[in-house]
Amino acid sequence: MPVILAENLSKMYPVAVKEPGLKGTAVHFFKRTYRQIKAVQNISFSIEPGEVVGFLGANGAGKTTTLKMLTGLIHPSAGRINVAGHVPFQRKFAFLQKITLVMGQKQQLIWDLPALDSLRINAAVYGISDRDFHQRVGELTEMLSLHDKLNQPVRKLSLGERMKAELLAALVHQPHVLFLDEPTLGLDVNAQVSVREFLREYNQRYQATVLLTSHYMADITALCQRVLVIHEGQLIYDGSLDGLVDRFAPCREVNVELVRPQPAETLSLYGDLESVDGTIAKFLVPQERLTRTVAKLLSELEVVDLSVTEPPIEEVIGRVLRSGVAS
Ligand SMILES: Nc1ncnc2c1ncn2[C@@H]1O[C@H](COP(=O)(O)OP(=O)(O)OP(=O)(O)O)[C@@H](O)[C@H]1O
Repeated sequence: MPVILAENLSKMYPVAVKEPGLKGTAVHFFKRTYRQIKAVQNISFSIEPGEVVGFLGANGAGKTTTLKMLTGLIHPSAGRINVAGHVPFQRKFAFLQKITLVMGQKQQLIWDLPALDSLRINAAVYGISDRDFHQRVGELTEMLSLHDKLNQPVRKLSLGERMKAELLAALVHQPHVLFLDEPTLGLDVNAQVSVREFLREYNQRYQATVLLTSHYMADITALCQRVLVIHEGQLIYDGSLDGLVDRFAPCREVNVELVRPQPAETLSLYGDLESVDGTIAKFLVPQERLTRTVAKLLSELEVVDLSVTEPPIEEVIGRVLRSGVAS
């Protein structure tokens, strides 16, 4: 049974339209007109317990709006949502105990206090006993390598340490469903890796379900087997990362090193010739013709070396996000 279910979910934001100038301001004051921004349009998906799903989309595609609807911060304009057996917008305590939302660009820890004080506030809000609090904070501190850091004022922590402390604060009530909006935003490579490793371990240890947005593809490739891609409010892909490459990048790159150089016209007979540099040629070959093309190259030309590469996932996703090419 899915732990996150969204059916025909939409969100429109009314935005007041104002003409420029004094006259526009006066008209706007007495008679407001609105236009509707379709931030999310009729999207449906379901996520099973324990899945880690990447939620991808360009700036303004509708990711944060969707996460806000799934966590009950805003009401959908249309559609149905069920998360962990609850309707999010009702914001029942039993629902809030099961979920967490971490936004990389927002912080919940109090700047001038040690993180531990903020954690104690969270424990009181969620009604966590002293015993559970110490046990959970101890375990998470260990997993996040945050020893000694929780007693320092938050403002004295590095960005990476602060993000880890934010995660700790968001997880102290042991939620089953994690909504993570850019959890590695602005972190250096090492801090990104340790947050990623922590999330992987947390998912495995507690079978938590994770829906994660990130502009760092390494987060997605390291953590998610499945991705949802949203473009201009519409869901254009729901499936595996490998499937995304197959669907949106149907060609493979074939690199050949020949014994002696060949004219470009001869090489073009084997596929789309991307480049030739002396004895080294690069072709783009549709996947369905790959085996035949490689066999032909090996039998008809004198080949020193041949390799086939998939386009990098970052490149494929970048292309999908820019163009929103649907299947
Ligand atoms: N409160 C709001 N009022 C009006 N329009 C909004 C509001 N919040 C978001 N939008 C608009 O809705 C669309 C989707 O925004 P959203 O923040 O969900 O995108 P996003 O995919 O999270 O983008 P980013 O990666 O830049 O955070 C955008 O066009 C945005 O300008």
